[in-house]
Amino acid sequence: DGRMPLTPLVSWAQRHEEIYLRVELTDAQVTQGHGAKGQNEYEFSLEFLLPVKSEVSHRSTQRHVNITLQKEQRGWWERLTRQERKPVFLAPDFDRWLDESDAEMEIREKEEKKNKLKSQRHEEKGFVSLTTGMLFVYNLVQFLGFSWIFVNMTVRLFIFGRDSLYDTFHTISEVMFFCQILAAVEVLNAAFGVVRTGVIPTLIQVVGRNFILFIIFGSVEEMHNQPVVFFVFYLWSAIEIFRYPFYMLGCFNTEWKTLTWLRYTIWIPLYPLGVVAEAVAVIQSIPIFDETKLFSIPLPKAVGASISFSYVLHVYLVLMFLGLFINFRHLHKQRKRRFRTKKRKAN
Ligand SMILES: CCCCCCCCCCCCC[C@@H](O)CC(=O)SCCNC(=O)CCNC(=O)[C@H](O)C(C)(C)COP(=O)(O)OP(=O)(O)OC[C@H]1O[C@@H](n2cnc3c(N)ncnc32)[C@H](O)[C@@H]1OP(=O)(O)O
Repeated sequence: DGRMPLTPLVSWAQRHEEIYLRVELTDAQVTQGHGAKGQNEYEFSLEFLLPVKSEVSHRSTQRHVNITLQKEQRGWWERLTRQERKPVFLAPDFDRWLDESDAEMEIREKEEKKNKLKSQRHEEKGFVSLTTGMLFVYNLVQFLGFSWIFVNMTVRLFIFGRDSLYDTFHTISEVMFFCQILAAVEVLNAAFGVVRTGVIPTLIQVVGRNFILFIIFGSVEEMHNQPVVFFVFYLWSAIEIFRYPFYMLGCFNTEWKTLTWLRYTIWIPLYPLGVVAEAVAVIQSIPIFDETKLFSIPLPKAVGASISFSYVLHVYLVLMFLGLFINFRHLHKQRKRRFRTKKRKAN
């Protein structure tokens, strides 16, 4: 309409690396906007004191246009424009205004914040890697222990045949004691959320095995030479030589598909077989506990007798099959979760 463009009010502030300009225009559209003199075309030009980079970022709000420019060289400018006299449309932006020392303080604060955050992340990372490292060592020790048990039993079976079934306890029990005491760590891992698993299934597994190992086998000498010891130990170690290396790889976020498949599949026949072997051991030990009165609970003298530990064993037999049911369901869930996520990842 032939009208001359008007000059908007511009306020400015600086930091060591940036220049901020705030143009007082409401509802600005490119160069058009509603300024102090209403809807018009506005323009302004400034000759900066020192060079700035060509990339400019701007953001329009309902009341202003905010422009940010990057100084070519980091530093503090004594004024914005080349000419000493300040243009009339230019004023300091008091909302953002800082003098040089305040700006330096701001930088220092920002850096301190950044460093704090960095060291926090570092500490967290350090903690995670320490936990992973400890888990890895734990799994490695268990893997070595159970591999030794499995290989030793297999070699002895080949060399001595059926005879090897009768002295399993004497040759293997010490390493088995060590591995199974150490397995209590798994309950702690589950309880403190170190690994993604439930406490109950882990507790059932660890308490169940240690009951057989220390009470049924360990405390009854007559059980030491029973072939059932061979079957129980063989079944326990057969799963662990796959489970622990699977966890070891997991500590490095890697996997070997065959190993994953074995870890989540061979428990299907081994778990019920293991529970059956353990049940056989419990049943075999019942007459021995009755005879020796070991762990029997004494009753008051007036009643005269004592309650045989075999009653506890009868209850335990029921608990075993309850435990089998809970853990079978848990392992089935873990298997489905593992293979479902993998399939989804592959898609
Ligand atoms: C309350 C007390 C009551 C007592 C009652 C007694 C009842 C007695 C019942 C006794 C039955 C026991 C019979 C048993 O002794 C017989 C046998 O063992 S026979 C041999 C076959 N056995 C098996 O196959 C079982 C082996 N054991 C297990 O699988 C575990 O112990 C079990 C707790 C059962 C299941 O393991 P979990 O829940 O941990 O499943 P996942 O392997 O899928 O792991 C889940 C995620 O956690 C990560 N994880 C777990 N452990 C570790 C580790 N040590 N290091 C690193 N990472 C670990 C794993 O990678 C999974 O993570 P993600 O999902 O991210 O991959």
